[in-house]
Amino acid sequence: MISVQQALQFTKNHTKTTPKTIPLPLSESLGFIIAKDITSPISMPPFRQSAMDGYALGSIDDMTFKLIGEVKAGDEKEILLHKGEAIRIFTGAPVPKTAKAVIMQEKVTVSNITITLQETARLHSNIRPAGEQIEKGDIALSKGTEITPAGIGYLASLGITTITVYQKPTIAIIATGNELVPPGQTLAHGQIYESNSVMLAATLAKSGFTDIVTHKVADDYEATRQLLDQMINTHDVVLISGGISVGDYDFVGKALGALNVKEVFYKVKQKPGKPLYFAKKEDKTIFALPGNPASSLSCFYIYVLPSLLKISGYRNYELSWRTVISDSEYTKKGQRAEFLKAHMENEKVTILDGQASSMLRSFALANAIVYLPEDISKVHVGDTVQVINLP
Ligand SMILES: Nc1nc2c(c(=O)[nH]1)N[C@H]1C(S)=C(S)[C@@H](COP(=O)(O)OP(=O)(O)OC[C@H]3O[C@@H](n4cnc5c(N)ncnc54)[C@H](O)[C@@H]3O)O[C@H]1N2
Ligand code: MOO
Repeated sequence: MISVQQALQFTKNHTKTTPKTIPLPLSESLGFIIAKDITSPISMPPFRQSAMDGYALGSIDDMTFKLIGEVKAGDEKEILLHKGEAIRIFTGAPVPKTAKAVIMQEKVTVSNITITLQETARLHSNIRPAGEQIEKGDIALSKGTEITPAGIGYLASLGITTITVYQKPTIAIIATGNELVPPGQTLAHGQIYESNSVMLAATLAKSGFTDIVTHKVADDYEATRQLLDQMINTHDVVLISGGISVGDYDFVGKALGALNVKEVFYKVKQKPGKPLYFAKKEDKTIFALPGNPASSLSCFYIYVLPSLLKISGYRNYELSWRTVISDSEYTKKGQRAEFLKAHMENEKVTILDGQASSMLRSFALANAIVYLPEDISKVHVGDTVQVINLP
């Protein structure tokens, strides 16, 4: 059995960023990673622009000016300004080439067609030079940058409509187990509702992975092998829930072995999620997540999500640990490292009741996971602990 640190390292080392890139409409690119430097097709601003509502001045060594016209945002006209002349101008309007400064209207007294400044104007004040933000042909955003809402706004301001991004992986979720029935049906004795697939699909969607199919398979070796074969051939990532432990009806490991996948690791010294299995088949990635619901979700956050982010081109795909103060006591029972459902508030973390790997109630209330390494057996109120925030 390997340690959590080894499992994280193996997962990272065996995950590569996809070579597949696609053009995407800018409006659909939120959360994708830029795969090719984006150069700006224009200078921004494209022209000398007024930053204030006020007056553009033909000189800066005068205090009184004659008003000779007006330019508002969107106007194309170019007015020639001489010494002692000014025009009315508005925020965003093109500043005449001959203007030396713009003064805001609050600093001016107006009388008919004459304005008097209350203070002297500084050269080029309140004028945004053309290309102040970016020059035409310069790199607007470079390869590896995540597209944020601000990024979409910025690229749209440059007139860009399509960008090249890394393709997000296609993902198959497979829930295994004879006992599982879809919510909505009546349970017979011995049956439970299948909840892992909708849970995994929801957390995937929340992190921007939407190209997902979901299948269910009974505890049957041949059916499991066939479905896994088909899903590995048709998807970039396969997430299996359940059937990976040592029971007589746990067929996932055996089926994957028969499909010649390359096992990277099986079993991690952690709770929950001990029987986690990670494998590769060429460029395909396979995680078999332990079926206990909290084990599946915990392994998803700790191992699967960073791997999916790395595949998708994210630079900062690794877990971001923080050290915070615990306001709970907790005693670890075994030797394994533990991931505990927790709630962070005001920079303090509460370890929630109900940590069993079969329970989701605490997870449903959690916004963080506390990590207790193998060598820590007790947490006291006021101790510092390592935490990740849930996405
Ligand atoms: N003899 C041993 N038994 C077990 C060991 C062990 O080391 N030796 N490990 C235990 C641990 S730890 C875990 S975790 C589980 C993992 O088992 P599997 O991955 O094979 O999962 P299943 O047996 O299929 O299911 C476990 C549990 O979770 C429920 N389940 C499964 N799938 C779903 C689903 N899609 N939705 C809701 N609930 C699901 C299932 O009914 C079981 O109750 O093995 C221990 N056993
Ligand atoms: O690894 Mo299991 O999740 O302890 O129940």
